[in-house]
Amino acid sequence: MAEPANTPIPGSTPRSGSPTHSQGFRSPSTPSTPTRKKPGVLHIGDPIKYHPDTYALFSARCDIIRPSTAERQRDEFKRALAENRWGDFQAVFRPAWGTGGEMGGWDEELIALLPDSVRVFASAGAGFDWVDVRRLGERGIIYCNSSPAAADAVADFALAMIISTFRHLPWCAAASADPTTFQDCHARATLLSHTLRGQVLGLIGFGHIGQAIAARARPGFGMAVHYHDLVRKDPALEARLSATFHPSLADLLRLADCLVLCTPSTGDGRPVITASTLQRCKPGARFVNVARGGLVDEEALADALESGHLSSVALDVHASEPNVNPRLAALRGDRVLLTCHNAGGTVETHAGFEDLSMRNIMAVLGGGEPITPVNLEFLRRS
Ligand SMILES: O=C(O)C(=O)CO
Repeated sequence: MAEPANTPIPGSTPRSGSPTHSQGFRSPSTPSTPTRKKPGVLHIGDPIKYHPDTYALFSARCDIIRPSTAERQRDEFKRALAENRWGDFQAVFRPAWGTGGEMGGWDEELIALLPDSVRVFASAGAGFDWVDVRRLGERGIIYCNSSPAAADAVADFALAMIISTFRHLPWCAAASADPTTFQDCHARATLLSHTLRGQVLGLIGFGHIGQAIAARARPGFGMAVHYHDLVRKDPALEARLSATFHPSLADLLRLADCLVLCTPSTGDGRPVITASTLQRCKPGARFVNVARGGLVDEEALADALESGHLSSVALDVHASEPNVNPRLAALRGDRVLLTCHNAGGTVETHAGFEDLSMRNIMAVLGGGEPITPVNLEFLRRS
C-alpha cells in the first residue's frame, strides 16, 4: 500500500504539466491505475525536513506518490512498477541522501520498468554511481544530481584533508597522548611538514566541488591550482580561480605536490588511480580522495605508501564502505587519515539537496531547463 500522499496546500491551484511534458501522460493500463490531473512524482526515501516552503509549492504543482517501506524493497518495487501501480508518473524524487535506496541500484532492470511518462529523476547527492544515468538518458529521462549543494561542505573537508597531508595531523593528534611521543612529534614533525603556500594542488575533476576547492586553496592558502578534466572549463572561470588546465592526466600527476580526486564515479568499476597512475606521481606526493573509493586501486595506494613513493594520504571514501582497506587501516594515524564518508555531510548540504531536487523537478515539469542535469549527452529527446 502506498503511504498517504502529502496533502495539497489549501487554496493552491493545481496545475497540469506544460504542453511538452503533459504529453507524457498516458491513459491508465488497468482499471485500478490511478489517474491524476497534476504530474505524478514518485517520492522515495524520507520526507522533506528543511524546506517546507519549497515543498508547499512543489506539492501544489504535483501529485506526490509515497511508496511504503515494503513497496520500496526491490522485488515489490519492481512488481509495482511492472503493474503500473502508481500510474504514469512524470518524475522520481529522492530528496534525502542516505534514504530511499532500498530498491538497490537503478540499473537497466529497474529503469526498463519505469513508465514512458517519466521525464526527470532528481536526487540528493553529488555522486551518482548508484544509477545508470546513460540508460536513463536513453529512455528520455533527465537525471539531476545536487552537487552544488554539497560543494562547500566537501571543499571545506577537502581543505582539512589537504592540510593534514602537509602537516601530518593524524600523527600530531595521536602523539599528544604521551609525553615521549609528544616530544618526538614536536621535534620531528617540523622536519617533515610543509607550508601550503606555493605547493601545487592537482585537482582531478573540476566540477562544482573541484571549483569550490580551488576557490579556497588559491586565495586562502596561496597554493598553485592545476586541474585535469574531460572537458576544459571556460577560460574566464579558469582566470577567476587562477586554475591551469592539463589535457593529460599524466602531466598533472607529474606536477602535483598534492592530488585531490573530486570527479564523479560512473560506477563502471574502473579505477582512475592505479599502480601506473601512481608511478607517474612526483616522489613524496600526497593524495586526497573525496570522490568515491571505487575510483582508486587501494592495494596500489597501499604499495605506494609503503614504498614511500607517496608521503601521505587522506581518504574520506573507501572501495568497500563501511569497511576500510586493512592495509591502509594498518597505516592509519601516521601518514594516513581515514574518515567515514563525511565530507559532504552537513545540515546545510542536506537542506540544499532537498531544495535543489524539488527545483529541478519543477523546472523540467514546468517546461523549463533542468538546473543540474548530468546526462544530457545521452538524452533521447522524443
Ligand atoms: O553527495 C554525495 O555524493 C555524497 O557522497 C554525500 O554527500
